[in-house]
Amino acid sequence: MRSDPTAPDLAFTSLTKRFGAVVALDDVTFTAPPGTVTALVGPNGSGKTTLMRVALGLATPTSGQALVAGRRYRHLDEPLTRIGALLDACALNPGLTGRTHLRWLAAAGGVPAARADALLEQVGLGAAARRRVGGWSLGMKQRLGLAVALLGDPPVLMLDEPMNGLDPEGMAWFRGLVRGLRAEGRSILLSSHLMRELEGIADRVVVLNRGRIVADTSMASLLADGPDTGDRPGLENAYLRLLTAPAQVRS
Ligand SMILES: Nc1ncnc2c1ncn2[C@@H]1O[C@H](COP(=O)(O)OP(=O)(O)OP(=O)(O)O)[C@@H](O)[C@H]1O
Repeated sequence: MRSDPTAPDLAFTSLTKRFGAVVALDDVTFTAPPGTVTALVGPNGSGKTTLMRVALGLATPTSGQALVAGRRYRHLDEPLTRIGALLDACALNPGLTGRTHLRWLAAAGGVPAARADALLEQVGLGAAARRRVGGWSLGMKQRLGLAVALLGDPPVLMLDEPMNGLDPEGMAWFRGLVRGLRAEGRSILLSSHLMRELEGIADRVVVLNRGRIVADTSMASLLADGPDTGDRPGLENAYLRLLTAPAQVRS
């Protein structure tokens, strides 16, 4: 089935997901615009990973929908070329080398092995690529996960806590990578608890609390409302206030 070229790249509409009595997502509606880094933030258990899993067809919505280029994930033709995701960098076979892992996924998705090799260089794993991933650090696994997400050169990227485990140099590298991907017009949805880092790379912020959206607004407006207090980043101040705010913030 062909995708709808006029549809938003990534859109969530009235999305609700229950696990028994637990309401993981409650009537969530927002889009991740192109050429924009959208930060997805919220307390532990607020539904961020569940939202991404639904978008990838790994969890079925109770009601509402998550659409990629106007289609449910499982109805996409060539999904690797539509959306790339990093959900759990440690979900790897420890006995495989990074190169074998990435080449295998490339072959499965019809992507040339040469692209997999080029991506390993791009994410800084050229020297480690022939070593087994079982011995890799978390930061190295995150870099491999980013290479996987980029395999199909997709216009949408969904990254769940991609900065965990990156060293300061890795963090600076990641910022540059994300800015480059944004400049290419991609829609990037990125979850993290690292407020200071998000301030430096995100344009928009979606805040989830107990599965509900409490804010979907620009980083600039949040920072204008919650200035840096020295001990705490402005985004963290604004975020903490939003968790107890009486009304949803949308702009
Ligand atoms: N497969 C599942 N079965 C039952 N409950 C689940 C399942 N997956 C998620 N949940 C529940 O859904 C809620 C949202 O979890 P989710 O992992 O999406 O939160 P999160 O915002 O990603 O949290 P964190 O910041 O800790 O990663 C939690 O209450 C969680 O326990």
